[in-house]
Amino acid sequence: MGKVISVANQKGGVAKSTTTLNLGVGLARQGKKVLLIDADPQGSLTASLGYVEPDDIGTTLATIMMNIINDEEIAEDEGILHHEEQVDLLPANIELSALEVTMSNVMSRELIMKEYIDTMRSRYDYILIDCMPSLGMMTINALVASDTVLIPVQAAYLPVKGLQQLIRTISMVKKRLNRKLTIHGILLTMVDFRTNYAKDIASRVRETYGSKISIFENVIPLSVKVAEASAEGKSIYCHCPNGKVSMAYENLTQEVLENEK
Ligand SMILES: Nc1ncnc2c1ncn2[C@@H]1O[C@H](COP(=O)(O)OP(=O)(O)OP(=O)(O)O)[C@@H](O)[C@H]1O
Repeated sequence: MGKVISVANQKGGVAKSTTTLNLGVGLARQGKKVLLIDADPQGSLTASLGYVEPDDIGTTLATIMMNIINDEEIAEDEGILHHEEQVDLLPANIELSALEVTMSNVMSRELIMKEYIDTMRSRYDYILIDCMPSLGMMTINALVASDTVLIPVQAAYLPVKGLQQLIRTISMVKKRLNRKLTIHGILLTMVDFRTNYAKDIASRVRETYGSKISIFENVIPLSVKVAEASAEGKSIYCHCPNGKVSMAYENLTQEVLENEK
């Protein structure tokens, strides 16, 4: 049975999509069967895999969730795009925003994504969900459907502060809706090792949360190569195979695999 990991943080721009993509492709490079789910109406994960006009895609996560709400049949592989880097993608676009509003009147609305993901678990080793930057119903759906949460945190003061709210939401979901949910770990992203500030933040996160939540040993360095890779619709391994970000995501992949043992 596949493992489901939500990549979540309500703060925008902390490298959720970048991490989902490069951890996902990293796992695929280790021979794992991987499904990436874009659960953000901005469609950044979808776009950074080269599907540059997400709003033109006909079948997305919103379509699938709407089918579940309407109790309609979902064909095998419906909406799934097969990327050349050996990962599958269920894309997202702006329709997901409209769906989130519609869902306010739906019975058991927190369980819609879980219903879909549970049917996909037997087909994949890993299912990674790129959450949107909010703690609304779509993120709750992702947390309910997941086994663990990976929390990317940009090495800066404010995002570190916002973590408490996310941790509280995860605890509530665990208590009321998904008892087996755990926090996989905090991943420090966009770390600029040239500055002492970044090092201070890293040690501060370790001091504040290290006793309660595990923090990935590997951190992701800041590099302009990341934006270049997503503009090309490729993973960092393809765009800059010997660069520091590529190595960092490869090491993170190993750490995630080690955690399974
Ligand atoms: N290690 C890095 N070094 C430099 N830039 C990075 C790095 N990781 C991500 N970025 C850039 O930061 C921006 C935000 O990244 P990304 O889209 O992955 O974040 P996000 O948390 O998914 O954003 P949102 O909350 O808007 O969905 C992008 O422009 C991306 O190219």
